[in-house]
Amino acid sequence: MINIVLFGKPGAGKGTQAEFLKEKYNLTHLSTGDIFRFNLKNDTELGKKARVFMDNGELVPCEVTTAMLIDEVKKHPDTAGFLFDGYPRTINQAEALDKFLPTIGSSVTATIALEADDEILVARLLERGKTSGRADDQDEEKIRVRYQEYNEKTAPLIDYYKAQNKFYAVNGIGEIKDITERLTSVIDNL
Ligand SMILES: Nc1ncnc2c1ncn2[C@@H]1O[C@H](COP(=O)(O)OP(=O)(O)O)[C@@H](O)[C@H]1O
Repeated sequence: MINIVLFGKPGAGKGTQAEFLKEKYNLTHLSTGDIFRFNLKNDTELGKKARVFMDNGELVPCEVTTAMLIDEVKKHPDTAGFLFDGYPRTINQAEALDKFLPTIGSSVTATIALEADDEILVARLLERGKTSGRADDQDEEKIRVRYQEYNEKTAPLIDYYKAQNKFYAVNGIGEIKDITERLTSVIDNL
C-alpha cells in the first residue's frame, strides 16, 4: 500500500494535482476540505459541527476531523493506497494518522509539498472565489486567517516528516502538467 500526503498552503494546487495522481497510481483521494464541504451542503451533523470554523477560515477541531478521516479510510479496505489532501494539518493529526495506519497494516509512505509564494497563492484563491462559490475564497480577511492557521499549525509538519525522512518538496509554480511530472518523478523514486 502506498500512502501519499499532499502538502501545501491553501491554493497550492493539491486538489488539482490529486486528480491526476489518483488516476496514475490508482489511489483513493481523500480531501478533508471536499468531505467537509459535502457535509456542509447536505447540512449533516458533521457539517453543522464544521460550519462556523470553515466559514471563518479556521481549522475544524482535531477530534472531529480525525474521526471523519478514519471513517473514510475504513470505507476503502481494498484500495492500493491513499492520497491524503488536506490531512494532516496539525501535529496532533499527523500523530493520529501515524497511530491509526499501522492498525490497518500501513503507514505514510511520503509527504510531498507543493511550494509557492504567498502572493501568487492569495491571487489564485481570490480568482477561484469568483467561480467556486466558496465563502472562504471570497474574502481576503478569511484567506489571511487560513494562512495564519497554516503558519502556526500546519508548517511544523515539515519538520515532523523530515525527522522521519519522508518529506519531499516540488516547485508548485508552472504549467499543471509540468507540476504533475515533478510529483510523479518523486513518487516513482520512492
Ligand atoms: N485536516 C483538517 N483539520 C481541520 N480542518 C480542516 C482540515 N481539512 C480541512 N479543514 C477545514 O476545511 C476548510 C477548507 O479546506 P481545504 O479546501 O483543504 O482548504 P484550503 O484551500 O484552504 O487548503 C479549512 O479551512 C478547514 O476549516
